[in-house]
Amino acid sequence: MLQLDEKILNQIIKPRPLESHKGNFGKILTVGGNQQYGGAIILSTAAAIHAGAGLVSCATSPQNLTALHSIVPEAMFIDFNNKKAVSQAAEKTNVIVVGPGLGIDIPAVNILENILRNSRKNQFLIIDGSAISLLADNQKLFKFLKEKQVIFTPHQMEWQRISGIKIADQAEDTNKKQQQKLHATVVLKKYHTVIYHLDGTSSLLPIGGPYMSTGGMGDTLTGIIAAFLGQFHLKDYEQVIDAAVYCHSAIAAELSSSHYIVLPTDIIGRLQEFMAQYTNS
Ligand SMILES: NC(=O)C1=CN([C@@H]2O[C@H](COP(=O)(O)OP(=O)(O)OC[C@H]3O[C@@H](n4cnc5c(N)ncnc54)[C@H](OP(=O)(O)O)[C@@H]3O)[C@@H](O)[C@H]2O)[C@@H](O)CC1
Ligand SMILES: Nc1ncnc2c1ncn2[C@@H]1O[C@H](COP(=O)(O)OP(=O)(O)O)[C@@H](O)[C@H]1O
Ligand SMILES: [Mg+2]
Repeated sequence: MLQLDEKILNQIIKPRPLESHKGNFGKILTVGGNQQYGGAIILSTAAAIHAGAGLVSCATSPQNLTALHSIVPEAMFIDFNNKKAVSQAAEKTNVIVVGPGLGIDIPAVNILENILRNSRKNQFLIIDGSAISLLADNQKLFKFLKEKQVIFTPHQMEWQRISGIKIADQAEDTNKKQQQKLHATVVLKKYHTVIYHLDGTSSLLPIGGPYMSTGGMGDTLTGIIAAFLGQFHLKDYEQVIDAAVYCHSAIAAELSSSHYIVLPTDIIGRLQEFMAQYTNS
């Protein structure tokens, strides 16, 4: 297993070409945030914007509109109940994040199905939180993932739900077997996160710690992964995912020297300065 270190950031984060515009740095659609969990999709959206995504639209409950715009006016809003608007937005984006705070009720299943139906092969589909739990309970939805570039970002219980492997039995070989069956990249989040790649290799994240154990921390990671995939165009895109995962925890580790706990919003607020350190190579 490859042990990630700071080199991954030097490899992936590059200065921007002078002749460029917002359309070159990723069109992202984030989908989630019901009445109860609006914060989750706002964190994902804000993280994507602060990590450099060119254009970000957020499909969420209309109840989150004012909060979303007061936190990130850079984000565009779509009512996630408007099926046509959501499917049109899904077709136009490079990267879709679905699941943070989506919930697991019937409307949530319908929103997820609409997104999966309307996503395309050349897009990246980051499936997190509630969307993982929903897929585990609605196996018929898996057919929409065939031949797509899917990235699952489960915590250990979500991985148990989707893989069938109990947390106590989640060892490298067993995890890899199930991940390969899914034909997707799996970012298994925990103390020392492991990223299982499509080609059977895996990367270990040796940094990060319990100062990151705050609700919304994984939601924030989805936005960083989306922004990295949207703007750093490498054929081997799984290295880009490794870099995003490393960046998230590296910022937290750095802040933890002066903060007892690190909040998701602290990480979001530090992203721009942190990434600037890696643009000289
Ligand atoms: N501000 C917001 O809007 C926020 C909204 N959020 C959104 O809420 C939705 C539900 O997501 P969720 O993760 O909160 O709940 P769920 O999927 O039921 O998992 C929790 C269960 O799994 C267990 N567990 C075992 N191992 C674990 C591990 N390593 N990491 C974590 N849990 C572990 C755990 O065990 P216990 O805590 O009881 O020991 C518990 O029984 C989702 O859409 C998410 O995006 C949140 O992000 C919070 C901030
Ligand atoms: N003790 C820990 N050590 C290292 N990383 C942690 C620890 N606790 C939480 N994290 C990180 O925080 C994030 C939690 O993700 P998740 O459980 O999905 O949060 P949420 O759904 O509340 O946003 C993951 O990136 C995980 O690796
Ligand atoms: Mg989560």
